[in-house]
Amino acid sequence: MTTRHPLSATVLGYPRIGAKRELKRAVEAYWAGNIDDAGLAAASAEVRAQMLTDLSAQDLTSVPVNVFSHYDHVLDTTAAVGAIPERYRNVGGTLAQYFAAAHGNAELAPLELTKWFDTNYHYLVPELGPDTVFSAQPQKALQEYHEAVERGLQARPVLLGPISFLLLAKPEPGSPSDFHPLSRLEDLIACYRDLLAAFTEAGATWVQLDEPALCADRTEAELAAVATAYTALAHTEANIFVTGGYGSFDKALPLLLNSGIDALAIDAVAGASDIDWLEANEVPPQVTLVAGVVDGRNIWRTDTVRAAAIVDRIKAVATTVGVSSSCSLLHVPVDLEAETGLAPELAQRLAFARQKIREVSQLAQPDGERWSRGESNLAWRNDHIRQRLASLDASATQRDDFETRVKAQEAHTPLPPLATTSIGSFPQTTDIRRARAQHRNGLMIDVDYKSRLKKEIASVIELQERLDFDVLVHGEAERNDMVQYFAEHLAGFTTTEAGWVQSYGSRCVRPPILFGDVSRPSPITVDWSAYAQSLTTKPVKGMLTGPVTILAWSFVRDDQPLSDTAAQVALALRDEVADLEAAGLKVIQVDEPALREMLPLRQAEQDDYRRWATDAFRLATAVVKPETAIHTHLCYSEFGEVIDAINALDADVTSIEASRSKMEVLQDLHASQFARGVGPGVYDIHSPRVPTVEEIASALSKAIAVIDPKRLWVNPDCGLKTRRYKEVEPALASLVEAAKQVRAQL
Ligand SMILES: CN1c2c(nc(N)[nH]c2=O)NC[C@@H]1CNc1ccc(C(=O)N[C@@H](CCC(=O)N[C@@H](CCC(=O)N[C@@H](CCC(=O)O)C(=O)O)C(=O)O)C(=O)O)cc1
Ligand SMILES: N[C@@H](CCS)C(=O)O
Ligand SMILES: [Zn+2]
Repeated sequence: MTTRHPLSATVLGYPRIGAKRELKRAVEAYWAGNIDDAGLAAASAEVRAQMLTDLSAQDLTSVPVNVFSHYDHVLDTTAAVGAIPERYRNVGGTLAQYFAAAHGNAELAPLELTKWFDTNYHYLVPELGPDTVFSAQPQKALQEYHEAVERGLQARPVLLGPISFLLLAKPEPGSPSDFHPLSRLEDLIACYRDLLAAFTEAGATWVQLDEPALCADRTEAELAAVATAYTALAHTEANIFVTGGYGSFDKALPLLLNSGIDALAIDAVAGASDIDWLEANEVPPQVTLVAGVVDGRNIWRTDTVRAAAIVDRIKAVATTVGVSSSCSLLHVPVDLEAETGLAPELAQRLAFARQKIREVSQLAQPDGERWSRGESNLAWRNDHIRQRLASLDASATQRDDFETRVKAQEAHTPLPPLATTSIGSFPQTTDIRRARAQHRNGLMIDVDYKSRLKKEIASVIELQERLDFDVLVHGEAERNDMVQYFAEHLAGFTTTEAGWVQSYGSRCVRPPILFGDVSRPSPITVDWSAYAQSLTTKPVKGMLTGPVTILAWSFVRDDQPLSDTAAQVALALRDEVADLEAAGLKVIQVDEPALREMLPLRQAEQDDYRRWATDAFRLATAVVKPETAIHTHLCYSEFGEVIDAINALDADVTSIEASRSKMEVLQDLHASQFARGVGPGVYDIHSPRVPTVEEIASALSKAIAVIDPKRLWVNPDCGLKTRRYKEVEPALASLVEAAKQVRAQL
């Protein structure tokens, strides 16, 4: 029998929250004090055991380990290099320190949470300073390694690679202004060498180092660091396997190939241009290439006829070739078999993580089963929608000029300067979630569920009136999720029962599946918003999720350009916007928190994206009269990076996260001469801390120094769905009181 290369058939990572969110429940129970350390350890061990069972079910030649995580794999690498910040070190043992850094506690804010490349996953940002001491902590990785070896598996520990670790880190507070984490490369490499030595001593022959940061444009200095790091690590006993997973390596490709590493994964789905480069250049014979042909970011069944042809192209340029997923399977749900409600003709075109392992295994066998997707399914086409879109002209995306709108809106909906509002959702209480679960399971009839939701809306309106908000929201109690809810009501989408994917920590989402042409069979939110408006004389904001965010947080068909799909979603939302206006809503917010997330990692692709993304938003919103105000909301603070796109949305008011970044966004607003309404968030909803009137007033005083108070809105950073009323009520009271105080001084 011939021995197969350990990377002949593998996946780069695996979902770790548990097929039924077992880890979420265990971690949340642990935080609530309902289970102890032993209880959490037992639940975690079960999740890891199931991961290994899945990974060993097919004929993979090696499996990734250290891919389980109690919260986040970037934080796991921070812990593995001994760099958990000093301030968390005296809260208890290693697990207590880990959770303090991840989740915070009454005294300590957690590490900053931010987007993982162009995905809906969020990682905890490492904080490094000139004096951070690195020390190898291989225990977690070794435990997982031994668990796999005990099952007879060929296991390879996985770490975030040193370059990505440093590029994702930020300077710790108090660092010199010219300090850059990359300057710590040499010390970090020494620590990685210690980690690798611990792995090889335990018997591991291969180590996987993930370098997703190399899938974005990098400076010459950063590229030079790649060569330095991997030349050093290649001279260790371990066989080094480097992955990217979020696009092409581009300029980093020759540097990695020639650094002396042993294997490199090519993202053949999002980074196919690397294959063209490989065909035109020399691949060192000692480097194994692993063809990432099974999409780790989407759920379509792999066309294995086409994938095998790509593997053959790579085989033509490299001596040894393996097959894998394009990136970790972290971004897809665990098991398609758990979905009993999907239409069979759709289900047979899908693959979740367990099915993707099988695809890899089949592709790695010369005589493995092959399947061809054929032509896209015409049954899912809607010619009426296509004709409607084709008949639109430029006026469909064009409103009157901003000044005209402002005048019309001031007359139609008079508001004070520093108008107060919130972002949309109010706390999703256990009671509401339970009612929804009962309704879904047939244990609560429609009429009772609707009256429960109406009661919630009435209570949210009553609270905002009592707190004296200027523009009210209905609270979004009827929504399980801001994307899934719309997908459940739009044709062309389907949703899953158990297709959970980790978004951050214990928080999960079930991304809907956009499989066909999209349309809106009937109004979605109009009754709820109109009901809320009927309860108050103050303006209520209609509340929708925008087309870009709906695409970003769904699994989207890949048989036509994203821009075409975005236009279809936008057209459906346009009808909803028009109906909200007709129902008497004078303010309509269309959220686009994923506008920045969808921005391609490579600059060369960004202009095209900005054009179609902002066109889609304007197609959805430009249907209203000048007197109707269009608001949008973006929950990240890198305002400067997408300022052109935000301008191109042509919204009347934009609310944006600002409090965690200490209102730094104001500099960008000032520098860009942003001329529209803007609400820099003054209450950090990610923290249970209740802000004081003084601190909000001080943030507002800073804001009015650069923004005309008539254009300044006062709002939290984001929706309140993950918070509890006991924090939200006093925080919102502070917010309104602070606005009143600053307003009085104008
Ligand atoms: C704003 N964010 C969002 C992102 N992506 C989205 N798709 N949605 C977002 O809002 N990305 C960026 C940010 C931050 N990300 C998140 C992601 C997820 C959450 C969150 O709170 N998730 C919830 C699940 C939400 C949900 O689907 N709720 C359903 C099901 C609730 C449930 O678990 N029900 C129980 C039964 C209830 C009971 O008996 O008590 C069950 O089914 O077993 C619903 O409400 O119906 C999470 O818990 O992870 C926040 C921010
Ligand atoms: N309207 C949504 C936006 C979240 S980004 C909410 O308030 O939850
Ligand atoms: Zn938000």
